[in-house]
Amino acid sequence: MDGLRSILLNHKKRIIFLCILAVITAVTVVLQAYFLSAAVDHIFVQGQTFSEISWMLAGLAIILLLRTTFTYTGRRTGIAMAADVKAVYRKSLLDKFAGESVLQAGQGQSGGKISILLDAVDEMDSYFSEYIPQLIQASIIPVVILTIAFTQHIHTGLIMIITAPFIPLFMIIIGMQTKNKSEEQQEKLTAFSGQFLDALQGLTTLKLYRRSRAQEKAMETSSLSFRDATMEILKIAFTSSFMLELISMLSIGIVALELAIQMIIYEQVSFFTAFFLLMLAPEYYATLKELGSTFHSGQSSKGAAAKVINELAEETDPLHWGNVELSAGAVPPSIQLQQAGYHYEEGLFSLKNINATFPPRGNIAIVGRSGSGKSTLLHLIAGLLPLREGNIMVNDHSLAAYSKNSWFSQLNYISQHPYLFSGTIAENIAIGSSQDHTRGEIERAAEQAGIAGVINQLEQGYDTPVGEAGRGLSGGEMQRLALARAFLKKPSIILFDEPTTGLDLYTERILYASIRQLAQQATVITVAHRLYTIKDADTILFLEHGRLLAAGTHSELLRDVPEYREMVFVHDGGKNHE
Ligand SMILES: Nc1ncnc2c1ncn2[C@@H]1O[C@H](COP(=O)(O)OP(=O)(O)OP(=O)(O)O)[C@@H](O)[C@H]1O
Repeated sequence: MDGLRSILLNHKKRIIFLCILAVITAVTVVLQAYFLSAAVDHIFVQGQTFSEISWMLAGLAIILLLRTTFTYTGRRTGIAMAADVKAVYRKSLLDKFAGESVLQAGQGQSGGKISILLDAVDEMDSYFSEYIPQLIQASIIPVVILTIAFTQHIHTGLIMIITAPFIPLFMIIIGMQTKNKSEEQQEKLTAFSGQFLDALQGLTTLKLYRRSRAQEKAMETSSLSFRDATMEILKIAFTSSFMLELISMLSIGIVALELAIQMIIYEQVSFFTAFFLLMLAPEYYATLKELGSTFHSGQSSKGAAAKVINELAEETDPLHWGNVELSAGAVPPSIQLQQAGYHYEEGLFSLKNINATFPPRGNIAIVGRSGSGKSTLLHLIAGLLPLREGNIMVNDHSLAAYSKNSWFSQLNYISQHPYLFSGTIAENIAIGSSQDHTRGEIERAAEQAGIAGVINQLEQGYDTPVGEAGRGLSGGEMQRLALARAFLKKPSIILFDEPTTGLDLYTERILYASIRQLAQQATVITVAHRLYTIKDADTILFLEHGRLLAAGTHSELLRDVPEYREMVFVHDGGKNHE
């Protein structure tokens, strides 16, 4: 069973409702044709006056009203079904993207993911809002009309039954082609979106490396290829509607010709019957023809649905969480790494056998050469990467036993490049905390993080739009803004990836002082690059090629570990620190 059909099973009630509506609509179609042909027959053939047939006209008006209402209700039901399906799939995709580890989140093109989340899910709409309601109508209305036609005049019934299969047959041939083409078009749109977003994000780099022309060319090729795929689909769409129109017009013509011959030459059919059947014939073909058109968009939807379902089915390495609540006590939790290990790809870099204890309110520095695994270890402690070996104990439970929300509500992770969300500075500071905060509290946090002075100089102060909505901030300012988030949130664990890039002495001092202040209430684990931070730590974990080479205070490591001595020596331009 394909993905879309299995989704339909979750909407059984709506499907049954659509079936009932189709039966009622079929009855209104027949009654409408009956009242109209009876009225024409009574006026023009039997010579009655309008007042004599007023009941027929009233009946016709009521039927028309009912038919419109049922058609509208059917459409609404289809649209509601499509909206529900889209909401479910958007949520599943968002949950999948949100549940991914930092490793998976960084894989694949962001633009491609956005395109699946927005465009492909939207494209699924027409299958539920148009195709399915029309398929139900086309399975019921033509059968009712055909039955009436057979009871009235057997030849008309036969013509209808013989000509009808041409429409679905043609529809299936075209539909097959559309599905493949539509999948191709979706692929191209995803590729194009991805390339576009990559180019936007890396515009400065592209310019610096004089790659903008080459990138422009690649985007042009990608966009043209998407255009060609779209044109192919349109070509099929136009040809198919032309052919469907032609088949139904020819079929109605044959019905009309046969009725005219029977009525005028053989005088076997009354005017009323001929007119009644002639009213029903276009309804019969129109329902099938409509199905043909919606079949086309239904197939496009299938192409998009395949993309969404494939994305959801893609193997992930999820982060596991449990139900234990980590309560925000007065004392931060103690953290223990027990033989912790991780590898990105089999056979390449691995972090192995890391044993360490981080006591509450401890100030821990992780140091090591570039590529030794410092950030990887920080991501593991943060719960952003799944542990492959060993355990991370937080108080009495393993990290994976805690609920995701309670863990992250206690944690603040200040990365090297904190992200500025589109919004005001005040909103960006408050984003880390789940509670509502007054402007006073936000300003106090900004002061503690040493960024209040910068904000107060801005024309709009705390209401200055930043991120995609406005101006940017320097690296040091962003770090201080991230610290303000921490001061406001008051977490019990702070993970800090110290900037490797040179900060001015003033900013460096502020960062240092802020972290010390935060450390009075929280356990602070810092990936340290500065001697200042390293010397100040209670414990230093010294990593080398993914192994914990040594742990201790600065003076202990200087005394006992030659590799550490060498690193500090190189770091500080050859000065002696003993
Ligand atoms: N997403 C990834 N996929 C595969 N390998 C990765 C990935 N991220 C990091 N690595 C590899 O893992 C190793 C450790 O990387 P990590 O970022 O933890 O080092 P680090 O000590 O923090 O380095 P730096 O000080 O330069 O930031 C490196 O060899 C790196 O190439």
